[in-house]
Amino acid sequence: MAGRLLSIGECMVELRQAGGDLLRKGFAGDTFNTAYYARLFLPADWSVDYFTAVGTDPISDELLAFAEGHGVGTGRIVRIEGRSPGLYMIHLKDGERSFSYWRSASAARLLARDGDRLRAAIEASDVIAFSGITLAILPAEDVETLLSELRRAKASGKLVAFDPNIRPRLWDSAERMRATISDGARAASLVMPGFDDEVTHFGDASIDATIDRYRMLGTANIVLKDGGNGITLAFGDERTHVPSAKVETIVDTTSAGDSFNGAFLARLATGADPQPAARFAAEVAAAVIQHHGALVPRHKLP
Ligand SMILES: O=C(O)C(=O)C[C@H](O)[C@H](O)CO
Repeated sequence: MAGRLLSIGECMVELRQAGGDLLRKGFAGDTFNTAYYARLFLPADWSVDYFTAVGTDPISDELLAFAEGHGVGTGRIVRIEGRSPGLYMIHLKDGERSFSYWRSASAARLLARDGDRLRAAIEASDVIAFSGITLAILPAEDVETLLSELRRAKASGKLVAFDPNIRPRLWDSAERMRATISDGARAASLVMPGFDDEVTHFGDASIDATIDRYRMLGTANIVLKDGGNGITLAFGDERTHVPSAKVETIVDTTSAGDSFNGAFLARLATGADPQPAARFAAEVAAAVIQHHGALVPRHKLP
């Protein structure tokens, strides 16, 4: 059955090392990466749209062309005169990535300013994805605009998927970060956290503790990603474990969680059970981390 997926957040210009002093330019951002991978694995009768704000400058034009070139719709994207996309650089150390950001005045920070536009995009969609980064970049009043629309979507039975994707540097206080991430989970019907982050920032003592905490917030379904240790699925009353897929050499972990999310949502939205969907998504994520950058071409994936 045909459907529409909407992913909401920030896509940035991505810079990564290309040998010597050279940097290679790309475009990426957690929710954009999720849209990219969802598009790769959804059937053609599904549409995938990205919701963000960009500027009216040439790099914003390039960003839109890049998204369209990968089948990600840009018709809902807001354009804001005088702003530009944010920028980030990937640093690699033994395959593990860290990021530098130049994004504090990015256009995407204004993505939820126009509540009517946001509502129209959400109402037109069946599956909506957002993340803790989406929430982190918004002014407080716009967080509420976004979350109230997502709560409406959840109440109407849509699949609202939230990856907490915790980035402490994007928040001015740890307390506000935890409170807003929890509000994000309340607005979602599916939460897809990374266990490491949850231990570090919420102090969870075990997988069960993380699942119980999100359950208490009213999230029916949880997909807890724990890197090489696999995935725990909590759907309804059932908790099951799916092993991670085999990886020869980790090259760059950027987008491991995002690619998992995109592939998982693509399968779940088209009727797969959570277990096979997670098994497939784990294979995709395993392939992604054996290549550089956030967006790995289709022919290098399962
Ligand atoms: O930090 C962000 O906002 C990013 O989205 C950067 C990366 O693309 C993303 O986090 C990879 O998971």
